[in-house]
Amino acid sequence: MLIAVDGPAASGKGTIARALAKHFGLPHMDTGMLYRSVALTMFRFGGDPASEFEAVRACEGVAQIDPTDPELRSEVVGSIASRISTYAGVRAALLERQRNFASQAPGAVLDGRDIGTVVAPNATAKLFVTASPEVRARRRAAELLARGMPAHLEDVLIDIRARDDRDTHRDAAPLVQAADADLLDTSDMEIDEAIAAAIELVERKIAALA
Ligand SMILES: Nc1ncnc2c1ncn2[C@@H]1O[C@H](COP(=O)(O)OP(=O)(O)O)[C@@H](O)[C@H]1O
Ligand SMILES: Nc1ccn([C@@H]2O[C@H](COP(=O)(O)OP(=O)(O)O)[C@@H](O)[C@H]2O)c(=O)n1
Repeated sequence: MLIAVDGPAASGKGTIARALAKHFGLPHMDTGMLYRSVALTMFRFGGDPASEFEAVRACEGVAQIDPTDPELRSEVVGSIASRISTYAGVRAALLERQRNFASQAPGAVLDGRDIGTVVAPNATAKLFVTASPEVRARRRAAELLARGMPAHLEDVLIDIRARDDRDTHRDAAPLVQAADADLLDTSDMEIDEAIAAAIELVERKIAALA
């Protein structure tokens, strides 16, 4: 069983994808971490995010990045990730790793921006998780503060809007709800409610396919 979870920044897609993976006993891949790993490689070694050539070269360093490195979650790295993810060459360089993960038995849960549309268009169930920009900014600011990183709500909201704009308007695999994805707006939901709603949507999809 393959579950695709897509959505904009801080919508809760990672939280939901992890909970689905636990519930259904499947491995989980946070594909945003791949783009963040490329961004961190460039940040550390001085790559220019304006250069597609340098960004594609940085994709070779992804395996060297420690996935628990707290800097991966910083806003500066997220912002570089959002820029370099617009390059078709970068997306192509990271595609095989994601497809390999998606094709393992007995299945997997992947979250990102283009899982249901590009990485795994044949997924068993697809969720498009969203929330208003203001709610997402509050969540991201709280998350950063809890991690001991500086965060000003207005700046985080500006960054979220800029990221939404880049993610939805880029030519290469833009963020868009797949035609066969279920929409889950978590703006007015607590985490537990959002997870329960996601599990119900996936179970309904499985029942419809049986
Ligand atoms: N429904 C929710 N209500 C409140 N906070 C949430 C909810 N879903 C996620 N969060 C919190 O918001 C932050 C971002 O969630 P995350 O799952 O990492 O989002 P994404 O993967 O879409 O960027 C985390 O701190 C998470 O605990
Ligand atoms: N499948 C994916 C995952 C992330 N990304 C990009 O990588 C950046 C970081 O992704 P992320 O999921 O870690 O970001 P957040 O949603 O957690 O802020 C995003 O701004 C996207 O532009 C992408 O283009 N495609």
